[in-house]
Formats: sequence, structure tokens, C-alpha cells
Amino acid sequence: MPPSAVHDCSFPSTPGKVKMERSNYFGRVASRWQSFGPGKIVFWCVALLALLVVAVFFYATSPGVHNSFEQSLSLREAKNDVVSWGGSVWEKHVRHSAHAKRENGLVVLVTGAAGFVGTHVSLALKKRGDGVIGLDNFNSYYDPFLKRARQGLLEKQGVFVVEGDINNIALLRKLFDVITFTHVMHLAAQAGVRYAMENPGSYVHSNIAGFVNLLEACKEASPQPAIVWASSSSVYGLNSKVPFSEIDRTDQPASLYAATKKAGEEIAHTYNHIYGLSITGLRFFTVYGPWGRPDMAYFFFTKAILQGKPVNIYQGPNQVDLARDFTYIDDIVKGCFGALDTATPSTGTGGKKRGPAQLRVYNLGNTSPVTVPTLVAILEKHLKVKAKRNVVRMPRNGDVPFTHANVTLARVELGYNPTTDLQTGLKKFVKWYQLYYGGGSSSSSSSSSKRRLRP
Ligand SMILES: O=C(O)[C@H]1O[C@H](OP(=O)(O)OP(=O)(O)OC[C@H]2O[C@@H](n3ccc(=O)[nH]c3=O)[C@H](O)[C@@H]2O)[C@H](O)[C@@H](O)[C@H]1O
Repeated sequence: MPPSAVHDCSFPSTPGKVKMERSNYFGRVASRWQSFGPGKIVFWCVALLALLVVAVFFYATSPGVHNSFEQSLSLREAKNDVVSWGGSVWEKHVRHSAHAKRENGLVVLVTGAAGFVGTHVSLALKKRGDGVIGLDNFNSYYDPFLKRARQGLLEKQGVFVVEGDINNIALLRKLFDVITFTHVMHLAAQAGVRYAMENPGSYVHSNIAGFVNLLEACKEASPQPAIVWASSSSVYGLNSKVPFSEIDRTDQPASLYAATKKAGEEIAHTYNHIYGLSITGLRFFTVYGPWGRPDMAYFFFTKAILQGKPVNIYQGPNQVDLARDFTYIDDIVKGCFGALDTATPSTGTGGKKRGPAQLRVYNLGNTSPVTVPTLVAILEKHLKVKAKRNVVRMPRNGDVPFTHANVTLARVELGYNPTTDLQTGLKKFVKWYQLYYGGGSSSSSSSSSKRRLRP
């Protein structure tokens, strides 16, 4: 640095005082501060503070900056939920909905209540006189209008659906604080086998992190609730022994979805073992029916057939047709009731296990697999429209060639007895679909104005 740079802009000297040497920059800054009035000082303080707040926010919500993935999620969830829960009116709704009308009725928190299975289970519990509180994050994995319509149906029957995510521990604690739940029916999940290749993080978020968060809240509750939750037939993965029974191997998942459901079963073991939580996992086999999920084949095949568009029918190696043990929603609801009603209480208190607790897993299937071409043929018959078939080789997308449930265990221990075959079940689905979407060839656009709310 040239000497002039040090001396040029020093403060004007004060006679009799030692002259301070300053750099150009500091000199300029200091002289400006001297010329500032108090208003400007306040302005710059506020601006600095705002900058600091913005910096802290970006730091806290950026998973790349630090390893607290959960922290960033809970911040996001808290932001989403902050306006939708809490307060005395909200608590009143919660208490009212959770009130059991029959003697010794259950008091159940149903997660994923605005989902397909969640809606049906919640309605059936309410109808029986049990207390029900729904919880749902209303995400946009598929048509949120359909979820809102299900919510409308639930609220008409007195089931209040809290809007929030199972990853939000503050919300869960609040719910457990306000209500003493006897059971949790955990149906919130990131569903869909093929979507796992597009958005793997969403499966980890809901099916693993969310499940752990929920179990943490259940473990802390006093008394702890018994938990019944949705596992999946997909855990059998590449298992080739048929029909699939609970003792068969489940260590070859074919999709990340399956892997997260299998992880859920292992996590359930841990919480049962350490904290005495009573936990029952139900392996659902391709559940279908009215108010179903638009991401499932039977649902979007219906839409395509009505619109005159081709349906892709996947075929396995050696031109073998794929097959699924399609299970009608009413049978699944009965299976859920069997599990809830036979669940014994959790044994822990204050987060500590006081004795061994129940840990169970059951298949809930139909026991009669049907091929995908037959599924299409049944839809054609009910819709009275010929499908345009496009037979393609099964992509490597996590699908398995077939599923087939052995339900002996559920039959014996839960009284489970599936009675609806695919013909009958799809007839009911098609009837609902045409009523809901209006039945025309332009039906089922995601924001269809033809949407109706009757079941
Ligand atoms: O039991 C489960 O645990 C899972 O069931 C369901 O998965 P799946 O059994 O795969 O149902 P679904 O997608 O309706 O495909 C049905 C058939 O159509 C075939 N399929 C699919 C799409 C297509 O374009 N063409 C086709 O042939 C396809 O190859 C398959 O053979 C749930 O979505 C899942 O969340 C989980 O709950």
C-alpha cells in the first residue's frame, strides 16, 4: 500500500491531540457516521437486523448447510400448520369429534383420514359410535380436490380432520394433550410403487421419518394408545412362494416404497420392544373401490377408457400377464376393525416399558388374484366402452409380477373374511366414478367442475 493511502484521508487533526492514523475506508465510514442523524442510525440498525433474520432463516431451512434434515422439515411443517391448528375453537372441534357415543367406544386418531382407506375407516368408526379425529396434510400427490371432497363427507358425519403433517411433533403432542386416544389408526403414507423412482425423498419423509415421529408421540403419551398401521403387500417383493403368508421372506423389496414399508415393520418392532407400544401392521393388497386413489391402475384405466385413450397393459417376462390380489375397500375396513378390536393396550407409561406388549402383522388380501387384462375386461363391461389396449413390456419401475395373499392368520385372529370379488367391487367403483365425475368422456380432470360430493 503506498504511504499516501494511509495518510490521505485521516481525520482532520485536532490541535494538541495525538493524531490517529486510519485507513481510507474506515475514515470514510467514520466521517459518514458523524454526519448521520439519529433517524438514519435507527434505519441502518433495522436493516442490519432484517439481514440477520433472513440469513438465520436460510441457514435453518437449508438441509445442505447442516445435517438437521428433521429440523428443516419441522420448520416447514410448522409454517404450513401454524394457521390451521390450535386455539379454543379448534380444541372444541377436536373434543367434539373425539367423543365416543357408544359405551366403551374407542377414541381413535386416524392419520391420513382424507386418504382413500382413511376416509372409509373414519366413517365406519364414527358410524359405530367411536370417537374419531382425522389428521391429514392434504398434499398434492394426487388431486387435492378429491381429498377435500372426502373431507366434506367426513365433516358431514361429524369427523373433524386436522390439517397437519405427521412430522409435526408439536401438533401431535397437542393432540395427545387434548385427547386421550385409545388407538391410533395410522394410514398416512406416501403411497404408490412407481412414483418412488420420481420422488424418493417423499417416501423417506412420510413412511419413515413421519412414522418414527408418530411413534415418538405415542410413546410419550400417557396412557399410550395401541397402534394399527398400514403396511403393504409390496413387502413380499420378489418372493415367489404363493400364496404369500406372513412367515415368508420379506427381505427382497422391489421398490423404495416396499423398502420403506418393510422398514416401518422393523421400526415397529423396536418401539414395541423398547417402549411397550402395542403395534399391529396390516399388509394391504391393492385396495380399490369408491373414493379410491387416482394414481392406481383401475382408476386411471377407467378415465382413459371413457376418454377413448389407450391403456398400457404391462406384461412380465415371457409374455406372462401381471396379476394382483385386488381387495375391496369394505373388506379392508372390516380387517382394520378386527385389528383395532383385538389390539391389547400398550404397556408403557412415561416413555418406559412396563411389560411385554402385542406386536402383530397380518395380510389383508382377497385371496383370488386377477390379471391386468381381466381387470380391463371387467371395466369395459361396467363402463360399456371398449378399451384401446396397448400391451407393453413391464418397465423396470418397482412393480412385481403378481401378489396373492394367504389370509389364514387374519381369519383366525381378526375374524377377517373378504367377501367382495373384483366384478362386484368394480361395479360399485364405476357407479361411484360416474356419479362423482359425471360419467362423460371428459370426466376426471383434476379440477373437474362436474365433481359431485355424493358417495
Ligand atoms: O398392495 C400394495 O401394497 C400396493 O398396491 C398398489 O400397488 P399396485 O398393486 O402396483 O397397484 P396399481 O398401481 O394399481 O397396479 C395394478 C397393476 O396394474 C399394472 N399396471 C399399472 C399401470 C399401468 O399403466 N399399467 C399396468 O399394467 C401394474 O403393474 C400392476 O400389476 C398401490 O398403488 C400401492 O400403494 C400399494 O398399496
